[in-house]
Amino acid sequence: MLEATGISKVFGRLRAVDDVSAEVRQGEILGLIGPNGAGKSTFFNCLTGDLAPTTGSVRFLGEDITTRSPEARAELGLARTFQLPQTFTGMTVLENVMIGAFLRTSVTAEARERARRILDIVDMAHLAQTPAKTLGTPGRKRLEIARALATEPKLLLLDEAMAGLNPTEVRAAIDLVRVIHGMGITLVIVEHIMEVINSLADRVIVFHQGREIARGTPREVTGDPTVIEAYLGKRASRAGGRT
Ligand SMILES: Nc1ncnc2c1ncn2[C@@H]1O[C@H](COP(=O)(O)OP(=O)(O)OP(=O)(O)O)[C@@H](O)[C@H]1O
Repeated sequence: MLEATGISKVFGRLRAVDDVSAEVRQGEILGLIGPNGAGKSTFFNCLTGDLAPTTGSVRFLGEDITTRSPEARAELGLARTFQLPQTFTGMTVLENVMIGAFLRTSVTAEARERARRILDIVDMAHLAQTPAKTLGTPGRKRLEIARALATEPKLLLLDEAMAGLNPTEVRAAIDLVRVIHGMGITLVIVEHIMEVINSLADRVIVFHQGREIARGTPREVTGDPTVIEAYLGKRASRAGGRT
C-alpha cells in the first residue's frame, strides 16, 4: 500500500534518518518504535509529506508521492495525527471534525452529517457542541483522530496517540484503534508504550540512531538482543541474552 525506499533525512550535520526502507501492507498495523531521538518521527513525517526526505522515495497506492504536499496525500487517502494535537481551539468539537469532512465535500450539511457519524464512532457525540479548547489531552487526541477519520483515509498514521494518557485512557485508545482497524483502515503507529505495540501491532520496525536495527512481530523484536541493547545498553543486553 505504501512503500518508502532508501529514505534519508539530514539536518545540518545530523543524519536523523539514514537509508531506511519500509513497506506498509494493506490491512496491517505497523508499529515504529525506538529510543528517544532514534528518528521515528522524522521518518514518519517523510511519509506524511510534512518533511521532504533528503534522499529516497515514497509511493502510495502505486503513485510516487515523494514531492506531494500533506494535503495532496490526504486526498489520496493518507491521513495523520500529531504528537501534540493540532485542534482548532476557537471551534466546537463538531466543527473541528467538519474541517476534515470538507476534504470530501463542499456541502456544509453533508460535512456536518459525516462529522456526526465520526463523532459517534469515536464516542464523542455528546461533546459535539463543546468548544474544543475545553477538552483535556485525551479529548484533544481523540478529536484529532476524529478529524483525520473524517477525511476518509485508507491509511492513518498516528504519532504517539497515547502519550500523556493514563492507563485507563490508554486502554480506551487501544479499543478505538481496534475499531478504526475494523473499519478497514490500515495503520502506522509511532509509539513508546510497549503495551500498545504488543496489543496492536502486527509488525514492528525498530529505529536506533536513524537506522533500522530490527523488524518483526512485537514478540520477536522485544526479545532481540540488539533491540534490548539500543534501549538499555550493553549490560542489559547480555543479561537479556542469558534469559
Ligand atoms: N527539524 C529538525 N532540525 C534539526 N534536528 C532535528 C529536527 N527534527 C528532529 N531532529 C533531530 O533528529 C533526530 C531524530 O529525531 P526524531 O524526532 O525523529 O526522533 P524520535 O525517534 O521521533 O524521538 P522521540 O521518540 O523522542 O520523539 C534527533 O536527534 C532530533 O534532535
